[in-house]
Amino acid sequence: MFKDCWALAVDAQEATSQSCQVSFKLKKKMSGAATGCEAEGDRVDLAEQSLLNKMIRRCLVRNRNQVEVLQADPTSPLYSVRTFEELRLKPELLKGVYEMGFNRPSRIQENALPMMLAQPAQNLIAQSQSGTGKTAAFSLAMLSHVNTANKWTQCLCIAPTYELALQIGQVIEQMGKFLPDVKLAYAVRGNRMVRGVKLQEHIVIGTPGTVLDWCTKYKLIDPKRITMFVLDEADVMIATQGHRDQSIRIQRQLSNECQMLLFSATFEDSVWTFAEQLVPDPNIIRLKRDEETLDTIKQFYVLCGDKEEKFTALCDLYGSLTVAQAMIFCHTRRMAAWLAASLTEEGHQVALLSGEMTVEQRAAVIERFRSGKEKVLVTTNVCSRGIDVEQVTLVVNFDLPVNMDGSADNETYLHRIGRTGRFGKRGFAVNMVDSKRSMDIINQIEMHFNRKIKKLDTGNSEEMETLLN
Ligand SMILES: Nc1ncnc2c1ncn2[C@@H]1O[C@H](COP(=O)(O)OP(=O)(O)OP(=O)(O)O)[C@@H](O)[C@H]1O
Repeated sequence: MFKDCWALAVDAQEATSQSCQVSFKLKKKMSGAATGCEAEGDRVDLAEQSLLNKMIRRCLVRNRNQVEVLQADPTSPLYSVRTFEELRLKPELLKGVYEMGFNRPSRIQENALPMMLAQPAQNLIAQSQSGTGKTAAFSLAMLSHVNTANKWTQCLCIAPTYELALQIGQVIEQMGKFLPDVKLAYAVRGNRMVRGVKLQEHIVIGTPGTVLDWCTKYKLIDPKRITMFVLDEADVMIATQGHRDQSIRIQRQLSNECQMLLFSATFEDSVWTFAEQLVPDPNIIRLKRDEETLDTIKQFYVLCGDKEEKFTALCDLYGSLTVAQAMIFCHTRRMAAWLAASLTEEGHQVALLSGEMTVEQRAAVIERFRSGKEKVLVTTNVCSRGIDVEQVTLVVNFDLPVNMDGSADNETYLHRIGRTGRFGKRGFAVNMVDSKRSMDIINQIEMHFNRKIKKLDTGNSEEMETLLN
């Protein structure tokens, strides 16, 4: 049954992937921070992923974990708030917060907001997963901080890309709806200003390169008059070429009294080193992400010879399971396109998501899938994270997730199959094994998570019946 064709197939696909390269060029260019770990497969661009998550998110990501707080001065009292009223905000700002439908502070906001609004000012490094309310928190802090009587820039916020900067601006505009005197400017590419004329906008949001130009070359902002500096998405920032140095150069021009706030969704050592360079004497707030659990997911593997056999197995599987919706993961765009076309020919309603699409196109595909317009979503790694579709009962790894060195990519496996079995429901994960190498990967995954992955014979309907129900 085994033919060691997996690696050859990927090589062959990539060698003939001219069409993919053309569409790469067509794609709207974003200053991206690709992880680079999917050299042969579809690339995950951190900034795009973050933007996509924001676009498809409908509400706050609730987190059950305790917030961990490390204070710069451990003897000072630690405040946390349960309501927005306790923060004594300007009434117009409070009105804006409530208009956004925020009834009470999120987990991270409970501790972060009092710290950000404290007098004298305190520095903060905050880490919590995407969607837990960081942007809303620092937007509120900036709006609260501004003194509209002063006609100069007081708050400076930097984000990794133009699109992410605009997203932050939208939150500020929405939250500051009842504060018409607070003015906002975007330091992003294409926004041309008159050299040497100081801005009167109180808040400037932008990307590091343009912000640096506005401070140094064009002298539109006096960095010494900035009293609140926010750096968002530090993890994405340092993965983007040049942004680390530019951020540090901006920070060096600020006064010692300026309040520094840094946010990140993840906190590897590299982010930590960067954060410490930028934020002196920080308070630190961390919220661990809720662990994805495999407990509600039944895991299987199916032995196949080649992609056609995998396809047949998939169709058999789909025929014998009552599947609400399914997500199928492929390694390359080319494989995903082939599979989507083959499934469509078989009469399935299929959505295809892959890296050559713009973020807007991807968001639209995910919305359609969520609303049930298509029952099957075929995708590459570009969307293995962040999508919550309650009705997904089956996840298929048409190609197994692998690292550059060919070993099992356990983290991606967890994220992929974590798309099913959510919200307390039962889910199935099926892995297609087409080589000795992919069997090794299954064994590695089994060992890593200490969970049995059972063999499934999709040709045996009786066995399938017993195992799957
Ligand atoms: N206190 C709150 N109550 C209800 N909803 C909230 C609250 N704070 C934020 N939200 C909403 O939750 C979602 C996520 O918030 P936000 O964008 O601030 O999170 P984030 O941690 O900055 O995410 P990311 O890292 O992706 O930027 C948004 O839709 C936002 O409007």
